[in-house]
Amino acid sequence: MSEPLVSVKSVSVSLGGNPVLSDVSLTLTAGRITTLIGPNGAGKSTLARLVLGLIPADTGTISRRKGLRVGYMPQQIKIDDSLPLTVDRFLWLAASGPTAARREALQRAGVAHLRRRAVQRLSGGEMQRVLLARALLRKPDLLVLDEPAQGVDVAGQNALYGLLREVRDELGCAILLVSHDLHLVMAATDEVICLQRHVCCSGTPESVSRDPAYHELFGPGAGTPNLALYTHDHDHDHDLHGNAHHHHEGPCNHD
Ligand SMILES: Nc1ncnc2c1ncn2[C@@H]1O[C@H](COP(=O)(O)OP(=O)(O)OP(=O)(O)O)[C@@H](O)[C@H]1O
Repeated sequence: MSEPLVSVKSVSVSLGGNPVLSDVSLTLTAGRITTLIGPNGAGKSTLARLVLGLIPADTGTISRRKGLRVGYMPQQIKIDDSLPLTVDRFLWLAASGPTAARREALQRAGVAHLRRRAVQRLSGGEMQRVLLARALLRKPDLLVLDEPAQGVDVAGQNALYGLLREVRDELGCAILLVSHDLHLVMAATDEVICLQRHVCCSGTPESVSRDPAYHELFGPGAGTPNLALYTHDHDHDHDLHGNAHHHHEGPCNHD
């Protein structure tokens, strides 16, 4: 195992007087895709921001490898509609450097043809890829993506997650994904962390999808149909609703 890039240990965070994260631990390693899933308000973005060093922890420790380069794709980005802005200029504003670097990043994100287009005219899926190119420009050791597939159709989401796997394989970077839509994300993930203020369960997509705590958060049958696309073992039973039955270690504590 290589040295972790980021190690979060027993961290708690309160925002505006409310506990948002409680006793959360997480390790990010090069070449691995980790996905944070959980309902709205579960603290996913907060944990991502903590990993990025944008907010401090109240208790617990966070260590980052020295000289860690991070690329961040935020949940939303506001671009002034009144100013014409090409994709190339948009990327240059984030990281000035040679045109070739921007071309390469766009190419890797599969949108080299959009370099001279106005960002305001891009479709949702095109914009997400441009934002990915922008994050890649920094040649990150760690890529953090907050809801990267927002506003992207299912085919586009599949393509985006496929692209993330390619990026991980080519750059060998760690990827931290945030999502509340887990179906497609699961297929592109080495480790899933199911968050509801604290870590409810974590592990491979298969093990999490079988965990009662996961079903408690997402409802019966969550994740099952798409998981079947790449899961071959069947060492558990399903009931009529598609729920997996296996050893139960106790319900998720939501407080
Ligand atoms: N600056 C802040 N001040 C007070 N409360 C905040 C602040 N930022 C976030 N919160 C609260 O912290 C909780 C967690 O927010 P967070 O954005 O991390 O959740 P999330 O899991 O990413 O949710 P979503 O899926 O809706 O994006 C929410 O209840 C939110 O209202």
